[in-house]
Amino acid sequence: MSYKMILVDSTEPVGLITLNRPEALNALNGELMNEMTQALRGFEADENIRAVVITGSPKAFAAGADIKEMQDMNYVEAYMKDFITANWEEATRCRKPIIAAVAGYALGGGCELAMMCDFIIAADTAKFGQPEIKLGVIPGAGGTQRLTRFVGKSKAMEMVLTGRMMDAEEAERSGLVSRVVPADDLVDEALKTARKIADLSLPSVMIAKESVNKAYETTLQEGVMFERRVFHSLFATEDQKEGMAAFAEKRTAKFKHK
Ligand SMILES: CC(C)(O)CC(=O)SCCNC(=O)CCNC(=O)[C@H](O)C(C)(C)COP(=O)(O)OP(=O)(O)OC[C@H]1O[C@@H](n2cnc3c(N)ncnc32)[C@H](O)[C@@H]1OP(=O)(O)O
Repeated sequence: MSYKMILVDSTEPVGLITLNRPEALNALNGELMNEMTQALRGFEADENIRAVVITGSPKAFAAGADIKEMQDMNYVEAYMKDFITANWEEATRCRKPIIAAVAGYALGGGCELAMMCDFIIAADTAKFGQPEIKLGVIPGAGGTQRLTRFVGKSKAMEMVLTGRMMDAEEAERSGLVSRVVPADDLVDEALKTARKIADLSLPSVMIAKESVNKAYETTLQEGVMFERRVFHSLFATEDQKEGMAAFAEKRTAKFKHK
């Protein structure tokens, strides 16, 4: 598979996708999103890959959807294409863990893409925002919903209504990013974290991801019951036996992902 707008690399067990459209600050056009969808599907299908990192450039993770591509679109076209959702949500369909490693601008669709990943590690240069209101529209790839869940109504409302950007320190304080690292270390840190996850038992990692995501979609009682049932199911894996035996024998577990 050849890609023009992203770079795809993998050093098992981690897959790396680097958005690579520097002339437009990684603005997310249809072609780039199609390529990313293909790459994510490839990693999802590859049994040697157990975690994925998506990153951009030092200046921009992504400056949003491609404004020039959509500026002349009319309502019927947007509706008929189901514009934005059609090829934008692959990250949310992946069952393997995905880390967004964000440096520079993550605006509009860039911020939305980062929020579709399982967690965000930010460089100290990162700037997050939903500036669509300044273009006469609103976020269309989940920004009003996901940002509100991350940072709460007041901050999300201010950012969506004014287009104000949030720096990395504020993003960490508000719960949008899991941690902030020096820009020069961003990709290494994200890959190191991805490798740490990939060394764990893949079934339990995938089930943990599913369980945390359930918290967004259900009542507390149903979520807790879901967690208990999938927790029970992990006692059927060889990795549970290995993980607990390794603890008892004071050695490092060697998981087989089954
Ligand atoms: C997904 C939805 C539905 O939620 C919708 C969206 O995502 S709408 C897009 C939201 N994003 C924005 O509004 C950000 C737009 N970009 C900027 O405000 C600025 O580029 C900046 C503040 C990020 C950086 O400014 P600066 O350093 O001055 O660089 P520029 O000269 O502006 O940009 C360089 C180059 O990139 C092109 N560019 C930047 N962003 C986009 C974009 N979103 N779409 C298309 N092209 C973009 C910009 O036009 C420049 O290229 P040239 O015009 O010089 O060829």
